[in-house]
Amino acid sequence: MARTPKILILNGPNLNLLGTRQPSVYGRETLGDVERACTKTAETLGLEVDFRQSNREGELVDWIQEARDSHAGIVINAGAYSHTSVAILDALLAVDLPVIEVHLSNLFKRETFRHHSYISQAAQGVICGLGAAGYLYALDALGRRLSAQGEA
Ligand SMILES: O=C(O)[C@]1(O)C[C@H](CCCOc2ccccc2)[C@@H](O)[C@H](O)C1
Repeated sequence: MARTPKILILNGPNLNLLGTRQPSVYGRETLGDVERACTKTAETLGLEVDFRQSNREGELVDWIQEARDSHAGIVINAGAYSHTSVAILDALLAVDLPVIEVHLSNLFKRETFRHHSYISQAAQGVICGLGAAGYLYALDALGRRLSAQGEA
């Protein structure tokens, strides 16, 4: 029996504060709400989710490296590290898994320093400005890709 493909969903710094501050920018859903929605959507797609958050760049790098042999794809909202971290980019490039980058806010309506993401160079696609739904669209995109490859 083929195992259910597992998708690693990574959240970077301060996303643990989601729903508590800046609702006009990031919405009112908590990270727990996002996780529950991802789990529910993954079930309909024949996927499992492994949903994590860290404020530490090195922990995110470790999790990406460890996913190489255990996960079928990565959805990542690296938070502010999106705009600074070559280390996370290098880890994503090294594991050779399909990656979808997600941002809750529309980066291009915000400060210019948010308009560039290092992560995008490792991503098949980037979803931003659609709030928590962006995570669900990312799961759908990975599910479609894995189905096309006969892996889901
Ligand atoms: O729009 C996104 O998802 C971001 O990745 C969120 C990051 C910020 C995550 C912090 O989220 C908070 C949520 C509530 C209260 C404070 C921060 C920001 O640095 C990126 O430029 C865009």
